[in-house]
Amino acid sequence: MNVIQKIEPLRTRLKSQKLAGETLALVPTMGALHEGHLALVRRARDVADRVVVSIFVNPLQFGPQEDFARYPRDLAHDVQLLADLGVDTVFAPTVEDMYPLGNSWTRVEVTTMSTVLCGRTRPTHFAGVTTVVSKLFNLVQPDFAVFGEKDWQQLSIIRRMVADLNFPVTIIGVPTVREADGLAKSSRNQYLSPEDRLRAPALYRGLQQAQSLYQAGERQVEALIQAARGIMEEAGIDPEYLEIVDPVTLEPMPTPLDRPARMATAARVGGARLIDNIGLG
Ligand SMILES: Nc1ncnc2c1ncn2[C@@H]1O[C@H](COP(=O)(O)OP(=O)(O)OP(=O)(O)O)[C@@H](O)[C@H]1O
Ligand SMILES: CC(C)(CO)[C@@H](O)C(=O)[O-]
Ligand code: BAL
Repeated sequence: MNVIQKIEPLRTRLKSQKLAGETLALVPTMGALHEGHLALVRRARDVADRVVVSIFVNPLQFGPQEDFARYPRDLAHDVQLLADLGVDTVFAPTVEDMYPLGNSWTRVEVTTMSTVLCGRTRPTHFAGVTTVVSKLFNLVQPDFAVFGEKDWQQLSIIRRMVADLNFPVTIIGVPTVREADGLAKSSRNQYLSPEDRLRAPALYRGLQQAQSLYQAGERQVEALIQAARGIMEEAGIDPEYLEIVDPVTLEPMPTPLDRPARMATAARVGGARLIDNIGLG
């Protein structure tokens, strides 16, 4: 496995693989890898001949008061995990490699979908994500790119960007990998105190409660939201948002629900801001 920091050697290596007719899958990450990321890598390995994993904590997607500085970083450990999984290339650039001095901060933004849900409290976040993912697509030129459903809004926005800008890449979504008690695996779970770690699974329990009601026939949006909120509030969690949206456009769903939808939430639990979502129908 090659670990590459600089753009030119990355391009040289991938070009020779492309010339040999090999297909390539990209798994973009911010490192501090866990089983969620590894599920994406396994999926990438299943669909393509070669797998590139990028590890880059992208400053452009963090707000000024957010956790860029303290975001967990452990490249040596990440590299070891990926070597065991048969990854070909790890691309781990520095901030200066990706955003060199003199650049004009050119941005890629999927406008409407970036201002809803998480976009309300993270107004510059998704433009940061779509800009860096566009750069990674241009650098790696993958046939496939794999993202987690845990970040449902991110996945939907990237699908929209690829369609709108005609990127020649197939986007693959992978279901959320969870802890035994249901909490979605996330690098930011490290920020939870032992007490908060015990409360955090209520986020998913709330979503599951709404899903059970849906499966029993409930179609009123407000009833489904109240059911989920009740479970979260019992655990002392006050969600930043809890909404039922169209799974593709992220627009609010009319009540009663007449087609499949996604329930999405974000909440601050102690020192961590957690997100989760579930399918309805
Ligand atoms: N539990 C999970 N199951 C499936 N995919 C996941 C999971 N956690 C993260 N991913 C996916 O891994 C990719 C990289 O995510 P990232 O490096 O931000 O990890 P993270 O654990 O989500 O970290 P964060 O704490 O920043 O949310 C994204 O496509 C994300 O959706
Ligand atoms: C897609 C991504 C790697 C872009 O920085 C990031 O938003 C993430 O880890 O989900
Ligand atoms: N996986 C989401 C990246 C972020 O919150 O910045």
